[in-house]
Amino acid sequence: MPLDISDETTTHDRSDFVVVANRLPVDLDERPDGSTAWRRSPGGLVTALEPVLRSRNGCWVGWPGVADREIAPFTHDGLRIHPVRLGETDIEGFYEGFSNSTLWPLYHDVVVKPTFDREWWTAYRDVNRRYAQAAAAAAAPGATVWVHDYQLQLVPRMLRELRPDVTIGFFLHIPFPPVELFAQLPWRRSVMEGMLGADLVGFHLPGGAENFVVLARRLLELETRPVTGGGGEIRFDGRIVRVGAFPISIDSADMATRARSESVRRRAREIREDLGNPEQILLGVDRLDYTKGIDLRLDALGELYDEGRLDPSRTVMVQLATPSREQVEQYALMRTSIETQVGRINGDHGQLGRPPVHYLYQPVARDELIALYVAADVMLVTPLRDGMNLVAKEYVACRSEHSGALVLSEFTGAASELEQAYLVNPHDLDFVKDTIVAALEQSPEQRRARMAALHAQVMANDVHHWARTFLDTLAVSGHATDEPPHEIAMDWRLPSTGPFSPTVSPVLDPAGAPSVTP
Ligand SMILES: O=P(O)(O)OC[C@H]1O[C@H](O[C@H]2O[C@H](CO)[C@@H](O)[C@H](O)[C@H]2O)[C@H](O)[C@@H](O)[C@@H]1O
Ligand SMILES: Nc1ccn([C@@H]2O[C@H](COP(=O)(O)OP(=O)(O)O)[C@@H](O)[C@H]2O)c(=O)n1
Repeated sequence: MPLDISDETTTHDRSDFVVVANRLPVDLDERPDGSTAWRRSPGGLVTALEPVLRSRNGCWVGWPGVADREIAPFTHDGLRIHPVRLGETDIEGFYEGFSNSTLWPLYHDVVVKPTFDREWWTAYRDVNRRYAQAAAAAAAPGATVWVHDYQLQLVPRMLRELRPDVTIGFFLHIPFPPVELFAQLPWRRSVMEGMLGADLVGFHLPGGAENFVVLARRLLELETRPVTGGGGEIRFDGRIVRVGAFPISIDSADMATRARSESVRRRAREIREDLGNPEQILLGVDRLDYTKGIDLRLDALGELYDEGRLDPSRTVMVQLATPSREQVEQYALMRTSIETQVGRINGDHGQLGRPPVHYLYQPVARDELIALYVAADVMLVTPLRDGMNLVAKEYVACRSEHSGALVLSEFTGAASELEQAYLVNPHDLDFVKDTIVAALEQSPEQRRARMAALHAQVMANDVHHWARTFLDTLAVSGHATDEPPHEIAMDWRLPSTGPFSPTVSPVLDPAGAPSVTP
């Protein structure tokens, strides 16, 4: 039933622009002495959306990262925040369960086996409803509400029922899987219908958008049509839902400016000294997640030291691992396995006070992270599957002088744009090893040429461009079906030649059409 928005108690502090995401941009840090403080939340979604929200003066609806805290709306560092309360059982069923033990592995190519649990599904549905209610309460009449990511796929439809007056965008930050994988989900129809509550459904890459349109046609038997330049339109529930690809990015200019600052440069020099002035520094920066391929890059490094192809006294590695989803079993197992690998490499190849792998399992301050990007000669980004991977773009943005090299997995969204990186198949260990050596040994001219092209790409395609293209498209989406669907050229479509955009499967399409593209 639509919410009565004339209600006195719900009309205060409403916004014309509302971001809804599982997490707030800040987590509540509850310290052992009982004091609390807000600190930056982990992950690329927050990195990307924080500058967008800041520039558009909207509000952010999300979870403060701790259980059972009823927190009234407040302003933090200039951002308007509407916390959503989650209890312990919500966190177990909705966040650790359905979001991160069902959807996350299913959408990331079943790198680990997804669990299909009916109670988790119920929790997911209930918590999605709570987010929809919070968004409905935060949105001004006629507002634009932008819902984010796999944790909240049911929110668009629920929100539309509550607030038919608002314009709703949905963006998925992780890969959208091919038909064969998505079809495993017992609640696949409800999830599709939930997302179709939006006026515009966005993905990082065209492959994800195409998978979604194929599913709408195949699974829900909806009428679909391609849109000139990429993406498509789906007729659903008396409306036209627009679908497209919008590769996310970072605040590139801000990153480049911070990286050029004297304090960051000085810190980068100190880091090199602290590491014993090695000739070359390799760097990995990830949430500790089994999708990120941290184990694979350590395998490659270990073998390169074992074989004498790298000298541990001259080439060292720094691996930052941000703690993530620690209550989920697979994450705990991955941590143990990575720490065993680090211990093995350091045991075999270290000297007193000189371990070849410097491993930190802790959050790191932003300027310290940027100083590490500046210090690193080669950045290793080797996920098995990753929606985008903003770390790769951040490293590139920090290389205004066009030094450094990026080794990048073909299975990241970023690989579709960063074609001048050293692209690798992370499953091909020998190729990863050869590529690391090639990146270390490249001539300064090769290094400069590749990095110049990468840097230009990242500087020209920043997060503000991403937000603008999505929101501009949203503004012309969402028309009723009695209006004739109009052809709009979407010039933001990526070339289809990107290394490995999410797989598009032709197999299940009854009409025999391989995708929505004519
Ligand atoms: O909130 P968490 O469970 O701690 O996880 C952190 C975030 O991880 C995921 O990030 C994704 O978004 C990035 C930006 O689009 C993208 O570059 C990356 O490839 C994705 O994995 C997740 O999608 C977010 O919802 C989480 O907040
Ligand atoms: N110690 C760290 C490590 C990463 N990060 C940030 O976390 C984000 C990771 O985003 P991403 O897109 O590469 O991957 P996800 O963690 O979102 O899957 C980047 O913006 C990093 O700068 C951080 O702030 N501090």
